[in-house]
Amino acid sequence: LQTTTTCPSSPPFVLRQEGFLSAELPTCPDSHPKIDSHLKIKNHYTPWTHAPDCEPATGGKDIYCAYTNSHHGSRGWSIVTSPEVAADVIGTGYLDAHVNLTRLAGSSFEVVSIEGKGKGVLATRDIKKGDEILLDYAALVVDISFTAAVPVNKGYRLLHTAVDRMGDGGNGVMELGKSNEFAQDVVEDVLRTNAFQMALGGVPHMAVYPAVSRINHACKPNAYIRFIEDKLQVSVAAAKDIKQGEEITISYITLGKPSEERKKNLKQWGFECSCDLCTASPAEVQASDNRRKKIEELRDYAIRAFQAGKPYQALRLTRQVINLLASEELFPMYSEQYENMARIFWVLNDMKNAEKYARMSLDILVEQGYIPYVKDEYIDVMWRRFEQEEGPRGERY
Ligand SMILES: C[S@@+](CC[C@H](N)C(=O)[O-])C[C@H]1O[C@@H](n2cnc3c(N)ncnc32)[C@H](O)[C@@H]1O
Repeated sequence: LQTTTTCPSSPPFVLRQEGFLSAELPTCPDSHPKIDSHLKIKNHYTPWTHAPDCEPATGGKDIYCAYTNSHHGSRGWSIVTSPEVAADVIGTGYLDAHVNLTRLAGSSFEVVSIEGKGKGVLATRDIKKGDEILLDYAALVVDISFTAAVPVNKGYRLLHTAVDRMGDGGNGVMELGKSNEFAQDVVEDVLRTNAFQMALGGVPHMAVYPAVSRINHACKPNAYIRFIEDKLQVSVAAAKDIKQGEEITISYITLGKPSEERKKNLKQWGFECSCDLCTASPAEVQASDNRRKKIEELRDYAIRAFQAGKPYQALRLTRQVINLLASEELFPMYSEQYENMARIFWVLNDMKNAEKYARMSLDILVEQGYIPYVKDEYIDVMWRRFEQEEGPRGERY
């Protein structure tokens, strides 16, 4: 998250607590606004609805606090993080961000029980590729380093404070699936079962989005998540046309890996995958694994051919990668390959094709929500990058 340019990072909590803060410092979003106990102003923790509850990390250098705004959206929101990150969050105006409850409630899906997977999400109408299925906002966000930095029992206490203080008493979070065998506390279990990793103020955090948390994983998912970081929201969009009654699925792990690697990665989520691909016949799983391994191999060959001054061979290999990605329905991975095609045509001074593939690569980023639309300026940026990395265009061939 970006703070505004006029506002430096929040000074350390301890300085503000002890009144060392110089009056000359510019006024900035403050994670502990007017916290001095002698200031008996109603709501003096604004924008938080409760006094931040803090625990020092082992060693006493860092501090982590539970910050809550119990009025945000329908269920409130709590974050367990450092005062610096909390100040950044205020700086972005996240708490002012409008939470569109109609989109949140959604009319395209319902939560139902799914055999062997607990609950899951079904489409209640036909959904077109690229359409938004739901929009959700974070309910509980926790700094990843907090869990190791703060003594275990104090950490659990802070997590429970964060949940209890939410607008709905934490119900929306606590009723989520809990199936992690390593968790020793119920809130920890909710986090381990449901949280996605994201960056807040440049610092890794876990975030629980209660509606998205009901969506099960599939290794060939029909939907994907778009993080809208400066609003702490996520949107789920259809990766392909989805029929009414079909289960909506996303991938919890890096797309495109063969079955053994997927199994290993999903172990961290604490479950054995029973998606359509993982429960397909051994022959189908093997065929898919072969294609996925071939994709990785050909990607490497294409890069090496390009680096060895064989652009036409690199083109052929990249086309094969794209065909295999299509067989495995791994459309989000097209973007990188289209960019490689653009680069090869650019080096060959075939600007018509270079631009065609550059636009196709950016179109995928638009579909995935990374950029709002394709601007000519993005294409120019791509050319400048190629020039820096490859030298002047068209000189080599
Ligand atoms: C984020 S939650 C998804 C919603 C969850 N099924 C529920 O009942 O709330 C993740 C948990 O759902 C289950 N799950 C998700 N995808 C699965 C899959 N492909 N196969 C088996 N279980 C799955 C696992 O128990 C996993 O820990």
